[in-house]
Amino acid sequence: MATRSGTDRELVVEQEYLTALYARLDVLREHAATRLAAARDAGAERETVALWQAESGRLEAVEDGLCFGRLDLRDGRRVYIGRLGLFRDADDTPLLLDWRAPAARPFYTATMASPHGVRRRRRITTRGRTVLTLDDELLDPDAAGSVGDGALVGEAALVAALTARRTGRMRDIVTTLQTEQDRIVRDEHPGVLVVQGGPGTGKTAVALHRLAYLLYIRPHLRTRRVLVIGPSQVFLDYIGQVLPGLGEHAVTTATITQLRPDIRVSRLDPPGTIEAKGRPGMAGRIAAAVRSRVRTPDEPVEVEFEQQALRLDPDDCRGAIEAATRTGLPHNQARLVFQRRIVELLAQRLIDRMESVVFTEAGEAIDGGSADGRLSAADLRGLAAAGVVIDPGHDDDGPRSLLDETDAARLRAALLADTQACLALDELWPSLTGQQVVADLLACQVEDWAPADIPLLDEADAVIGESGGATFGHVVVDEAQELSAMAWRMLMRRCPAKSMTIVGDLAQTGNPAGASSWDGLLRPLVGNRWRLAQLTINYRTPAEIMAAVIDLFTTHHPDLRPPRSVRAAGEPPWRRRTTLADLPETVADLAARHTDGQLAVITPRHHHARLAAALSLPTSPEITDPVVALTPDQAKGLEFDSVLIADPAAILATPLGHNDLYVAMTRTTRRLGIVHPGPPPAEISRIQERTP
Ligand SMILES: Nc1ncnc2c1ncn2[C@@H]1O[C@H](COP(=O)(O)OP(=O)(O)OP(=O)(O)O)[C@@H](O)[C@H]1O
Repeated sequence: MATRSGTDRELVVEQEYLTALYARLDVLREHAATRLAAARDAGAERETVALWQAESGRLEAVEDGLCFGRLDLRDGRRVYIGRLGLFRDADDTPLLLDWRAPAARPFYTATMASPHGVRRRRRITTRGRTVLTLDDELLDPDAAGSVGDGALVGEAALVAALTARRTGRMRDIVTTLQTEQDRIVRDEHPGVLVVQGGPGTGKTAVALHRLAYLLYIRPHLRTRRVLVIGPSQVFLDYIGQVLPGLGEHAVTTATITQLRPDIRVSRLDPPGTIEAKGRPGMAGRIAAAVRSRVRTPDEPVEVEFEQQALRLDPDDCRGAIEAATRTGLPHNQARLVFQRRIVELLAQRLIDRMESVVFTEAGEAIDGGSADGRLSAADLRGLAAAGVVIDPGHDDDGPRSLLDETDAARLRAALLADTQACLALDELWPSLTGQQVVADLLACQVEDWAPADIPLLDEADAVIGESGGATFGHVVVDEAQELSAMAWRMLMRRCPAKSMTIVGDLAQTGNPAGASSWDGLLRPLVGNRWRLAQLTINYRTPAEIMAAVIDLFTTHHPDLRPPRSVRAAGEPPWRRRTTLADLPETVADLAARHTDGQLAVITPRHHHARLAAALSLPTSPEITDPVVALTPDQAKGLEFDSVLIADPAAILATPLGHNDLYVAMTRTTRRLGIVHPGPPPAEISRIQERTP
C-alpha cells in the first residue's frame, strides 16, 4: 500500500532537488541553443545542425514530468528517476537517471518478494516545475504498510492516469509502467517480438516505450532509422506525441499505404477481393507474371542494325536468358545481363562479317577473306585505302585481325544505343514497371489503385528491381493483426535485420486478409526467429463493460484468454431500441446530451456518412474533437471517455463483424451505450435496455 508522504519538510526537500534539476536542464538547453546557432552561422554540415537541433528538441520535450521518482536503496544510496539522464557539470555525478537505464529498472519491478535492493519507492507528482505530491511504498518486509506482491506498482498514480479525461492524444506511461509491461519494454530478443494482448492492455504504449528503450541501449539504431506502422493516419495522430514526449523525435511513422507515397490510392475493394489480394500465394503469381514476360522465340529473330539484318537463333536467345536468370538478379537488372549477352553475340557476328570482307589492291571488297581466315598485308593496304583501317599504329605486314577489343566495345555500345536493335531485344526481355505487371495480373487500370494493391505493387517492384525505398534498423507494427501476408512481405523487405516489435490482438482482426495465427503468419517469413509475449491486464475498459463483451469474445475466440480489467467504473453499459429511420435522429439526440468527456459514435461503414451528417461531423475524423464519428475500422487502437454504438447488427453482418463489434465495445474508458434498430442481436441482449 502506498502512503502519501506530504510532510512539509519532505516536500521542501524534493522541491529543492527538482529546482536544481531544472536549473541543470536550463544550462544544457542554453548550451544546445548556442551550439545550434553557431553551427547555423558557420554554415556547418547538415548533420551537425541536425544533431544540435535534435538535442534541443530532446531537452525541450522533457519539461513536463522531468523527474517522477526516487528510489531509496538498502545500501543507503538514493537515486532520482526521470525522462532523461542529468549529470553534475563539475564531476559527472548522476543527478537524474534516465528511466531506461538499468539502475532505474527496480522503479518498475521491485516488489516485496523481490525488492531488488530497494527500501522505498517514491512517486513524485509535479505540475510544471512544482512538486505537488509524494507517494511512498516501503518494500521493507518488516515495515508496516508495505506493498504486497501482486499489487499494482504505484496504484494511486496508475488509477489517476487511467481515470483522467481523454484528449484524443495518447500520453506516455513512463511514470506508471507496470511490471509485465516493463519486461516487454526491456526484452533483449534480437529478432521479432510479438506482443499479443487484449484491448487496453497497453500494447501500443509498450511498443512505443520499447522503441524508446531500444534507441537508448542501441544508439546505432538512430542512424539505421526506426519505423512505426499504424493502421490509419488518425491512429498515427493519436500516438504522435508519445515518442517526442520521451525525447525521441527521429522516428518515422506511416501506414502501409503511406510507405508508397508514389502510388495514388483512389478506391476501396470489397472484402472478398481484399482477402484474395492479401494471400501469400499472390507473391508466386506476381513472380510468375514477371517471368512470363521473358520470351524464348521458336523461330530465328532478325535484328536490324544500320541497314543490316543480324540473325539470332532460338538457341542464342535461350543461352542468354539462362545466363541472365542464373544471376538471380531482379527482372530489370537481369535484363541488362541478357542484353549484354545478346549484344556480344551480335557484335561478334558483325565483326566476323567485317573480317570476312577482303579487299583487292585497288580497294574493292571481295567477299570470302583469306585462306587462313585472317587479313593479309594486301588486305590491310586495301582497307587503309578505303579509310577502314582503325589501328594505324600496327604497320607490320603480318596477318592480323581487323578490329581490336576497343572497336568491339564501340560496336557493342552502338548496338545497345540503337533503337531498332533495342526494340527487338525488348520483345524478348522487356523492361517492366510494377504498376504494369499488377494491372495486367488483375486486369485493371494502371493508376486506379486500392489499399490492398499497395503490397502487390511493392512486391512486383521488388521482383523487377525497381523499388528500393528506405530500410530501417527496427520496425514497430501496431494493430499488427490487420496486416495481410502480402503486407508483411512488404514490411520484411524494409527491415533487413528482421528486428521488429509486433503488437496486436487476434481477437480484434477486422481485415479479411488479416492474421488468425501469429505462427502461421511469421514462420514462413522469419522461421523461428520470433517470440511471443503476452499482456493480460486491461487498463482501459472497465470491468462492467468487459463482462458485457465476454460472450462475444469466448464464442469466437475459445483459444484466447480475455484480459482482466484493472478497475470498475461503476457504470454498467446500456442499450436502447429505435427504428432504422429514426437511427440518425436518436444518435444525434443522445450525442447532443453528452457533455462529459470525449465521445465516439461508432457506426457500420454504410451508415457512416449519414450519421456523421446528422451529427454535423466530418467523415474524416479530427481526433481531438469532443465528438467524433468513426467506423469500427477507424476506431482501431483509439480510446474515448464514452462510446455510443449505432446499429450493432449491421456491424456483426460484415465479415469478421464479431471482432469489429468487440473493438467498438472496448474503446471506452468509462461509458458504453448501444442504439439498435429493431430487436437487439443476441451478442448484446444481456445488456440492460434503458435510457442513460
Ligand atoms: N502502465 C500504465 N500506466 C498508465 N496507463 C496505462 C498503462 N498501461 C496502459 N495504460 C493506458 O491504457 C490505455 C490502453 O493502452 P493501449 O492503447 O496501449 O492498449 P492496447 O493494448 O494497444 O489497446 P487496443 O488493443 O485496444 O488498441 C491507454 O490509455 C494507456 O495509456
